[in-house]
Amino acid sequence: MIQLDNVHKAFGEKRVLRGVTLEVPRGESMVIIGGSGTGKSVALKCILGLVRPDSGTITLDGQPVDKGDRDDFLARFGMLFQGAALFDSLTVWQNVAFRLLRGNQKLPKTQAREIAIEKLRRVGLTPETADLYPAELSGGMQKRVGLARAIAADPEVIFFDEPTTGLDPIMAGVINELIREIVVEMGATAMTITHDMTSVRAIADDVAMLHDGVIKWTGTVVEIDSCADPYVQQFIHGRAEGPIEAVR
Ligand SMILES: Nc1ncnc2c1ncn2[C@@H]1O[C@H](COP(=O)(O)OP(=O)(O)OP(=O)(O)O)[C@@H](O)[C@H]1O
Repeated sequence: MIQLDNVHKAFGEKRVLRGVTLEVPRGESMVIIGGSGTGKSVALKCILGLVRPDSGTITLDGQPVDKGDRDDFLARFGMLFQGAALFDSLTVWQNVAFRLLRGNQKLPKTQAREIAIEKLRRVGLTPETADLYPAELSGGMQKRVGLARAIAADPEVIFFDEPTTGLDPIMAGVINELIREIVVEMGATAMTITHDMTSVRAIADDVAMLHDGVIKWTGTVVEIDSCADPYVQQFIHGRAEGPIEAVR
């Protein structure tokens, strides 16, 4: 379980997180929604220990995230970044196997390649893709490679940062479905940040709405349509009018 308790983070005068409290039970898929610049990425970075909160606590299975060995800690996470973020100079399989070829649990090259090919297959790519370079792939294929890389080391927790940005609606739907299937079959805990309500409905068990530095609402994905919270209502219907200011 991931637990954030009263987490604060400011950058200079800008108070981004102002007391974020959130629980993500093990094996659940939590999607965080909220407008641009509300601090969704900062919250994920705090969990990963890439940004240090000013106050509050964050634990993974009861252990503070800023204690213990960094390599061992990060080995428990998989991440799919916006735009896939592949390394241009590495082949597809080397991208997928990136973590397997480094760190405390480094594997021999042949074994890492075999795992990479198996993960590529899982995301719908053939073994022939393995020796191509990212620039030779379409955006949708690159996203699949990013997903294969995120799951390569069988992580306990997977973070998805805007997983469908830049994809057409059909490809976005395919990636959403793939994410959902993989998270369920791995039994992984997933945290996703997105603006895309189609992703929310496809991926989430639970949804949390971040606004003004706090979690304004949290509930199950089934509850979201009937929830009366004006922030959630404005967000899910994409209305310019409402408590969330459209000018930022
Ligand atoms: N390292 C940093 N230094 C200074 N300001 C930062 C830093 N990281 C984030 N911020 C600021 O914190 C705010 C929240 O940023 P964040 O990237 O978390 O937003 P977000 O909710 O993920 O937005 P988006 O949906 O647009 O990606 C922004 O105003 C951003 O400029």
